[in-house]
Amino acid sequence: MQTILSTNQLYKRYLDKNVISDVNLNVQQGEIYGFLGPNGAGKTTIMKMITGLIRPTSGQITLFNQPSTTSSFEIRKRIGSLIEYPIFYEHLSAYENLQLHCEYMGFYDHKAITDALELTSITEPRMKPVKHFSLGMKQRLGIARAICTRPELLLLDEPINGMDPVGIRELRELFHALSKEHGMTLFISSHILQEIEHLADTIGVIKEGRLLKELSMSQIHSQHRDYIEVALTDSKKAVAVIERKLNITNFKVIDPHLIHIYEPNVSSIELSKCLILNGIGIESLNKKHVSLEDYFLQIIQGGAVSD
Ligand SMILES: Nc1ncnc2c1ncn2[C@@H]1O[C@H](COP(=O)(O)OP(=O)(O)OP(=O)(O)O)[C@@H](O)[C@H]1O
Repeated sequence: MQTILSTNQLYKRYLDKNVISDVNLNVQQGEIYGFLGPNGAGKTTIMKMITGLIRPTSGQITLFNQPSTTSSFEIRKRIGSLIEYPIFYEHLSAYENLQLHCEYMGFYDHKAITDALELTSITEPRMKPVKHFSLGMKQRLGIARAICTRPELLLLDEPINGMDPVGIRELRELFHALSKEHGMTLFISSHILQEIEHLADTIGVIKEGRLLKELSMSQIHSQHRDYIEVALTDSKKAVAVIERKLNITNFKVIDPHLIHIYEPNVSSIELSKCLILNGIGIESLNKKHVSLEDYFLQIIQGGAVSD
């Protein structure tokens, strides 16, 4: 896969504070990249730097294998974005707003505009002035504007904000279609994991301006696995039994009286029987489930998450 967007040691400083520090992120062509972080983490600031709305204090942004600067207009034409709240000419219709945008971007194609309106389900009120649109409709129109120039890379800043559950489902389907059917690369920010966990191929986690983790969904699924927690009299003695008698290799000694067993398909009954028969007292044995949410909370709160 080809990297379509990357940042190298990216910093943004306001007054005496770095709001973005040493961010190195990598987005592959055709993927949906979920950019996850709590409010104020720096998501919008990074997206503004990528789209050239603001300048980095230092560091490089590479787009389509070319260094990007605020004046890289040809590169920007290959990007669509919806950052913060979309602003429109309120007295103009949805179609007219998109038409103006296409003219400004140097890309005019009536079919692309009608396709974008259709994809975002803005069909009926197409000729109505935008001032009569609901918040959710304006959000969808913002997405239509971002895709009507048929960009290769689409950056969406919290696009699900303000949408009702039906609208959220429709948007998810749209993002999926844009990625899988239209071959666009999507970079979507959110502060809510559930909004992007079923959508993203890769997730980047940002907190206080720093990228804490960047990993694919398959890596995430292999890391936040279920395990058996065994509280026992002697971990050291138990290790010998677990390894030699039960042939289990995937486990972790947490402390002298606690072991986590990650190996799948281990029978709790077999495990306890074998430990007891070998003279190890068991205080408790529990199956633990780690949700994706717990996993991300651990990352964001700085808990121990192994690579
Ligand atoms: N123009 C500015 N001047 C000073 N500080 C700023 C400016 N813009 C953003 N910040 C600060 O930078 C930090 C990151 O803000 P940013 O809006 O990028 O976060 P975010 O992750 O997008 O948050 P949210 O989800 O709330 O939109 C915040 O502490 C914010 O107050």
